[in-house]
Order: sequence, then structure tokens, then C-alpha cells
Amino acid sequence: MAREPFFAMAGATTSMEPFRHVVVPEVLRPGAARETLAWLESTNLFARREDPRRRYAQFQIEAVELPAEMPRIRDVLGPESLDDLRGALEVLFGVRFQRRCACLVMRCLAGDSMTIHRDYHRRAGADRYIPTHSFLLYLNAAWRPDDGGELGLFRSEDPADIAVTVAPIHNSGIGIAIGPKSFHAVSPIKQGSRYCINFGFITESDRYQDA
Ligand SMILES: O=C(O)CCC(=O)C(=O)O
Ligand SMILES: [Fe+2]
Repeated sequence: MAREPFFAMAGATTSMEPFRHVVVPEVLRPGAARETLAWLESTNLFARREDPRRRYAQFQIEAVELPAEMPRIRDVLGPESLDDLRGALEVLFGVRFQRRCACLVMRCLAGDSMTIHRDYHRRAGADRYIPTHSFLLYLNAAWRPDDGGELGLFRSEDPADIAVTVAPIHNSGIGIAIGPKSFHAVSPIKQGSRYCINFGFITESDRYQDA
């Protein structure tokens, strides 16, 4: 019998406004989303970054031991499952990706935010992993509009140029084609916690899709 992927990637819509992105209302199967969130709520792996422009705590999945007492997490975030995610994103973006994926887990608490940035860097001679596409998975079962922490997509570096607002609704996600125009930011978190897993992929050609 065929394996059913943990990444359901259901109901996706693509948009070019203000830059290429894909909104996915249901990313994981519900049980997998619940269990992954339970892990993030119970782990002590998070470490704070000291960057006033991007305030949050984080850890890199490749750098930690996935929890032995939660064996499903190893499957949900394991190589086969990430292949499923990559395949789904290849279809949605219409590009091919290299197999490697960098997974950064982020937690924002009250007062945290990210100012407008692009994640766009020169590729030539890069000595670190610089994704051309990011897929952000939100895990926040208790999120309410009053809690803040919305992702904004902007037409420029000017906060007044906001084009799209994305609520970090539990088990939804957004894929972003990074490029010269991929301005985005996270509005301040007012209360509660906001979990996001950032999956970074690089095109097979090692080029940005919209450069
Ligand atoms: O958490 C988010 O919604 C955005 C994260 C982000 O922009 C980043 O990690 O570069
Ligand atoms: Fe970003």
C-alpha cells in the first residue's frame, strides 16, 4: 500500500502579488501537526538570537537530536517526509530543488517581531546555505487575531507599502520565492507563543526564481 505523506499540502493557491508566493491552508495531516506542536511546546532546545531587527528564539533541526520519546516527529521531519514536501513545492513553484533542506524552528513570544527584510543575498561565492525558496509552516493551535504576529508581504521597504497579510493560523503555511522584491516582516507578537518552521530550499540551478 502506498505511504500516505505527512505533508498534505491541501488547498494551495499561488500568487505573484507583491512577489511570487504560495499559500497552503492545510500543510500537515492534523495528527502530525498536533504532535509536532506538542514537541515544540515541550522542548528546551530554543535559544534566543540577539538581533534587534529579528527578535525570536530558534534552533536548527539538523543540529539537534529529534526526540526519542516522540518517534513520529522523526518521521514527520525525516528525509522521506521532507522529500514529499520538496516534491509538492516543486509542483507549486514550477521549479526543481536540490535535495538538501535546512529546517529552522522559530518561536516568537510577546514583544518579538521581525522588521522588513528580503532574505535575498548574493549567491556567488556563498560559504553558507542560502535558500532560494522558504516554506513557513505555522503551528499555533491557540492563535487569535488579537495575538499579533502576522506575516506581511510588502511592495517595497516602506511599511506603508503592505500588499498581503498572512495570519499564522495553525497548520497553514506560505512558500516564498526569494528575490529582489521579497520584502516581508512579522508584526509584533502581543501575547501567547507563535511557532514557525522555516524550510529552506535551493533551486537545482542554484539561481533565484525571480531574480
Ligand atoms: O515567521 C515568519 O512568518 C517569517 C520568518 C522569516 O521571515 C524568516 O525567518 O526569515
Ligand atoms: Fe524572512
